[in-house]
Amino acid sequence: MSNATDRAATGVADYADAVARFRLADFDRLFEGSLETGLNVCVECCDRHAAGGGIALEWEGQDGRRASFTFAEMKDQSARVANLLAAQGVKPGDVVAGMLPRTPELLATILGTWRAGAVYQPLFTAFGPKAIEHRLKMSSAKLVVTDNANRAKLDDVAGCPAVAVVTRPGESVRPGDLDFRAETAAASATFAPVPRKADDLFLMMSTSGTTGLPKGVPVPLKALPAFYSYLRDAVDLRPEDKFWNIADPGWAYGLYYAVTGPLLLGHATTFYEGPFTAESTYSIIKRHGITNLAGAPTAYRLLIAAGPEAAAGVKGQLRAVSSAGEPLNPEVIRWFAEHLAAPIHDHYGQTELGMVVNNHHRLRHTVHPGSAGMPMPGFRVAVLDDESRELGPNLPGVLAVDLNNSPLMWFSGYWQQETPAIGGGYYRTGDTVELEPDGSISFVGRADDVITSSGYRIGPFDVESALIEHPAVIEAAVIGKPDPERTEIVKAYVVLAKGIQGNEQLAEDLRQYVKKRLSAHAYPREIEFLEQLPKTPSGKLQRFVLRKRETAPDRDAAA
Ligand SMILES: CC(C)(COP(=O)(O)OP(=O)(O)OC[C@H]1O[C@@H](n2cnc3c(N)ncnc32)[C@H](O)[C@@H]1OP(=O)(O)O)[C@@H](O)C(=O)NCCC(=O)NCCSC(=O)CC(=O)O
Repeated sequence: MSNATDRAATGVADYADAVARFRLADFDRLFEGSLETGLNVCVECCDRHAAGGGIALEWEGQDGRRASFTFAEMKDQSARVANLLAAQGVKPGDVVAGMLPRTPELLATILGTWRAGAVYQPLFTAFGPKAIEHRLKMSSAKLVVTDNANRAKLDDVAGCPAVAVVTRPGESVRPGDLDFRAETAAASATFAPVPRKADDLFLMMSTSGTTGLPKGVPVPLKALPAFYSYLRDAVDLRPEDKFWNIADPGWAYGLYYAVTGPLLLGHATTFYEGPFTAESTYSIIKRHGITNLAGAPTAYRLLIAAGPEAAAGVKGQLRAVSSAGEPLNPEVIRWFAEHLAAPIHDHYGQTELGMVVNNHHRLRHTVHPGSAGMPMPGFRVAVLDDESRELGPNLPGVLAVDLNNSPLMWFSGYWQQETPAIGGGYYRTGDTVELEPDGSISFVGRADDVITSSGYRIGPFDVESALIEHPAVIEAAVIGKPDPERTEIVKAYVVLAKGIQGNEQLAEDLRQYVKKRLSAHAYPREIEFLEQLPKTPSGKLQRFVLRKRETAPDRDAAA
C-alpha cells in the first residue's frame, strides 16, 4: 500500500460525520496484511514504507550529533536484530525487553522484535533493580537489550535472562553477554517477517494501581487501528509535518505514539537522547523544524517557566501541539496561544486503552479549555455511578468505555491477573469525570490512590514497598500532594524504627534509596516523619486522611 492512501485520510473533517462513518473494516485497506489472516507489525511500521525512500527516524544524541535513518535502513536493521533473536532461541510470542535510551538501536530492537513475531517489553531507563525484576518476572522475558550505563542494574535481578549490550565507542561487553553491535553486524539482513493475528501480542506494558505491584498490560495487534486513529484524528499528523513526541518509549504514550503510531502512518519520528530541559527542547524544535509536537503538561509548564524570550525563536512554527498524561491547565493553553502562536489540545488516555478522549486537531468540534474532549471515533464512553448506571451531564462519576459499542477497544484484562475494572459491559478507568451537555468530558480527579506526577502514573504501594526495605523504616504511606508544576509530587509519611531520629539527612538517604532501588522518577520529593499512620480499626492504611491533611487550607499553620 502506498502512503498516498494514508495521506488522503488527512485534512479537517467534521467530528459528528467521522463518528457516523466509522467502520473498523476501513482499516483493512490501510494495512498491507490483515488482522484476520495475519500481518507483521514491522512490515506495517517499516517495510511497506521502505520503497519510497522516506525517513523513519530523525535522531539527535546528547553530544549534538545528528543522523537520519530511512525506512529501508531500519528494515535492514530490524532483520539483523530478528536474526540475533532467533539465534538466541526467541520464538514468536516470546517477550524481548529493551532498556535503552532514545537511540537508533532502540528503534531497531523494537522493530526486530516485531519482525520475529515476538513481543516488545519496555523498561524505562530510570528504573532500578526492583522495578526491573518485577517486570521481567511478570513477562518471562527471554532476552534484555540494554547498554553499559544500565547493565549493572541487572546484576541484582534474580532470574535475569540473557543480556545483549549496545556499546558506545571504546566500550566492550562483559563475558557471557552478547555484543549487540558485533552480532547484528555479522547477522544476515534478511529475515522473513512472521505473520501474527489480531489477538496475538506485540507489546507487554505495565501500569500501576493502588494496591499491589504494577500489573502487566498485554497489547494485541488489534490495537493498531486505535493507535493509527489517534495519530490521524487527534494529533492530525500530516505528511508535511515534522513530528516530535517528547515522551520516552519506556512508557505507553511514547511507545504507542512516538514509535508505533507515526511509523504506521509512514511518518518519521524524532528521538532526542538527552535529558529534558527547556533550552534543549526549544533548540530541537528550531533545528529540526518541528511543526507537530506531543508531550506531557509538566514538560509544557517547564517550557513556560523558561519565559517568553526563550519561546520567541519558535513562535508561529508549531501547527499542532498535543498534551497527554495529566490534565492540561487552561493557563498553558492561553500561554501557548500568546507566546508560541500554537494551538495546544488536551488528550486523555491510559496504558490500558491508548488515547480515547481527545480535543482532536483534525476533527472539528468545540474545544473547551479545561476539557479532555470528545471520545475518539471508534470508542463510546459513559460516566457511571457506583452501581454502573450511566449518568447524565454535570454529575461526577467514573469514566468507562462501553465495550459493546467500542470497536477500537483492544484491552481485555491484565496479564495473568483478575481485572475487576472490566464487568457489566464496561471497562472502568478509575478516573472521575463529568459529561458536559455537548458530549465532551471534563476531568475531575482520580477515584483511587494512584498518583499522577509529571505525566507518570505512580502506584503508592510500589513506593511504600521500596521505603520499608530501608532498615530505618518500619512503615510508610505514600500519597500524591498537589503541585503547580508536576500536578502532584510523591509525598511519603514514614514511621521510623525505634531509636532512630528523623532528620533531613535521613530523608535524603531515603530519597536516594528509592531512586536507586525503584526508579529515578518515582522517589518521594517530600518526606515527613510520623509516630504512627492513620488506619482503620482493621489496620488498613487510610491514605485519604493524609491527602486531606495536605490539602487542608490551614496545613502550613498546623504543621
Ligand atoms: C516532563 C518531564 C520531561 C520532566 O522531566 P524531569 O527530568 O524534570 O523530571 P522526571 O520526573 O522525568 O524525572 C525525575 C527524576 O528522575 C531522573 N530521571 C528521569 N529520567 C531518567 C533516566 N532515564 N535515567 C535516570 N534518571 C532519570 C531525573 O533526572 C529526575 O531527577 P531529579 O528529580 O533528581 O532531578 C518528564 O517528567 C516527562 O517526560 N514526563 C512525561 C511522562 C510521560 O511520558 N507521560 C505520558 C505517558 S504516561 C503513561 O503512558 C503511563 C500511564 O499513564 O499509565
